[in-house]
Amino acid sequence: MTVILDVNGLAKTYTGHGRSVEAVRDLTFQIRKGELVCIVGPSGAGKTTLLRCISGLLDTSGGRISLDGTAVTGPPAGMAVVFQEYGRSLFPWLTVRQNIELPLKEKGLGRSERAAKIDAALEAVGLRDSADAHPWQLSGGMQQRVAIARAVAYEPSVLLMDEPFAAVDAQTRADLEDLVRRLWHQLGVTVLFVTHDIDESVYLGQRVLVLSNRPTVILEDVPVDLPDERDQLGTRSSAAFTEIRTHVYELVQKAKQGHRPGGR
Ligand SMILES: Nc1ncnc2c1ncn2[C@@H]1O[C@H](COP(=O)(O)OP(=O)(O)OP(=O)(O)O)[C@@H](O)[C@H]1O
Repeated sequence: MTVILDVNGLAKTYTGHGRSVEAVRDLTFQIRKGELVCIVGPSGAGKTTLLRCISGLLDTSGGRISLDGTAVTGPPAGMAVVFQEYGRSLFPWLTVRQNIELPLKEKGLGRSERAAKIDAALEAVGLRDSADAHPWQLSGGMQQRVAIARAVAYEPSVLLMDEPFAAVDAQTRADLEDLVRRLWHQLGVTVLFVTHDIDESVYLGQRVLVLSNRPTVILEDVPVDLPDERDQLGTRSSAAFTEIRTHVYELVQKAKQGHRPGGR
């Protein structure tokens, strides 16, 4: 399968105010077209830094990132990002429909094409009846579904998600996880999903990249050999799931204790 996202020797050191923080060191991995890959790691490991570099929002200090063969030097056209803070990512003065429409306008799509994509995205996330509401009239989980609809309507080649469900309740979170898997199946989009929740990473992903503590490198690339059909009760209570989650849990514990691969 074609590599769509190539991160090679990525490094990022923050400098300023008389101090320097080496957040990411020599990070290398590839994501193939249509994959769903999760990233977990200890708090402060550099997960958000990594995603901000990939999305072109942050300058790197070394290495190369390319999307579809083109070097990322600023926000790439084919990428969409869903952040944790749905409240801050939607414009409160615009309706749900207008929020989803904005990036489609920037993409230069005509009115009828925009309308069709908005309707399909709202249908996919189950929010057809809320098209004309404003974000602040919706629950947190619904607002995050709007953010997801906006991202998928844009039809990105890669969808980045940075702890998107950290601020919603457990039941909504489970529903949103299933929504991501369903959309991923339906749309064939490539997804890179960052979470601090080990169970979530195993439930969602085809692979889990476990990060070391700072300065970040990949500790292990863990394949998730679970059936493609997943459900919250059956999958999570299966022996195979438990085995993988235990392995990832132990890796994250090792990462916290400062374990690094090959002395890097
Ligand atoms: N703007 C900045 N200036 C200086 N240091 C920063 C900046 N942003 C992040 N850092 C540092 O870089 C390291 C990685 O931060 P980052 O937010 O990427 O980690 P994270 O894995 O996303 O953390 P968490 O899981 O807690 O959200 C931390 O030590 C953090 O203090």
